Amino acid sequence: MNPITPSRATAWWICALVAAALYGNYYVYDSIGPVADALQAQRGFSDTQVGLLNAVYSLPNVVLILLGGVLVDRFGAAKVTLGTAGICLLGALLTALSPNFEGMVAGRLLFGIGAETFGISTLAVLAEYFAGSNVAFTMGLALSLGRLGSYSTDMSPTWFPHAYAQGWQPPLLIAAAMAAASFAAAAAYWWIDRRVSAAAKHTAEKQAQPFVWRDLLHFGKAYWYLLILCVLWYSVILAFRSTFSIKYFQHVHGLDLAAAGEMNSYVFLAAVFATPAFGWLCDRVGRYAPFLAFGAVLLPISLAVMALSRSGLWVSTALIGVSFSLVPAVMWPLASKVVAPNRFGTAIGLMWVVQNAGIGGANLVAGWLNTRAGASAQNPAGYNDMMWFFGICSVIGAVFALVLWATAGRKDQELASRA
Ligand SMILES: NCCCC[C@H](N)C(=O)NCC(=O)O
Repeated sequence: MNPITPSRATAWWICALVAAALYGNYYVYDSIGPVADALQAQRGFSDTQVGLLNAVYSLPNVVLILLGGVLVDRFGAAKVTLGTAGICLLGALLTALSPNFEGMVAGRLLFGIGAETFGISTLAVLAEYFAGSNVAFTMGLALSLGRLGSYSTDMSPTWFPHAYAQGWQPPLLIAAAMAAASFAAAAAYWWIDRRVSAAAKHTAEKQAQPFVWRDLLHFGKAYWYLLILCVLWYSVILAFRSTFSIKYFQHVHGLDLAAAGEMNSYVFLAAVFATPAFGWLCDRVGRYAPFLAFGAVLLPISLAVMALSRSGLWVSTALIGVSFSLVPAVMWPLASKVVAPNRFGTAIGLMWVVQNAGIGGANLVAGWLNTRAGASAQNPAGYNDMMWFFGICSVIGAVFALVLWATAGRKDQELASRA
């Protein structure tokens, strides 16, 4: 990725547009959870089918993310951001307008194909425009706006009660409108980038970075521990919080849809402010692995509190909120410390490949467990198997975070890697 040197104002405009585009993209990603109950009641979808609507987002990316990274290097972040935002818009429209389940699956598949490469290209945009200064801060800010999108989806039953009162489709049309806004922000960014690139042509010729297959798996132990944590932690947090938690709160904890969405949304709301703040804190104290381990350990604790106590939703929501803010704030900077800078893109691409397999698999397994146990408002105990599954995954993830801290994340090792 070649650094670009536009005016500071232009760079901050680019950051704002990329963050706005991420807002719309994350809104659409989370739009299935709030309509899960309605899809079951009005269209007769099973939990397995609801799980599949989010699983198909992840499944193609098990291979496509690597290709996406290569496309970013070859064609530049601006073109890929615009192209993938367009694919996301088509996917969101297809999901909202499809008369049958297969059409909705095709829509979510298309959205997933666009969205993950869109995620890598937005990181690449910020790396280009903020190389050397503020790169972590701007990535944290962009991620924050993404979280705000997720928060907005969960709040949408409260903000748009009339849409939800009309059934499953109007909320998904609102999601498609968010995808259109995301596309508009990406187009504005692409237009500014064209002007900047034209002005800087003589100094910043973009060079395609060759993809070297034999380097793909050559990483140290610390990287692999981080990858395992990434897979397990994101699988639990995204399959649970983005697919099943709202239904779970409704059926097991007796909340109505608006209250369940609101409860879920606080996790995302906390992350809007806390993610950049935690990133800033880690940078200031120069420690990463202990914070990562702390955040990872909080996840199984919060799931246990949620499953074992009928009145502990606030406590578990607060704990999951800290975990959800802390782990992403530390994971990506720590990844940049445990791999060589010129292999960072490959490292993230590989992590996201396996992460997508994990998230897709976790959605399918959790949906299958619920369907098998007949989980419902009448049978809240039917959710127990799903909670055991998420609990075990999160414990294994936390163990790897602790091992990473013990083996490669001690103070002297992290200080050495700063030098
Ligand atoms: N849009 C929600 C899924 C994001 C998955 C993506 N691979 C990722 O890990 N992004 C970083 C994050 O913390 O959202």
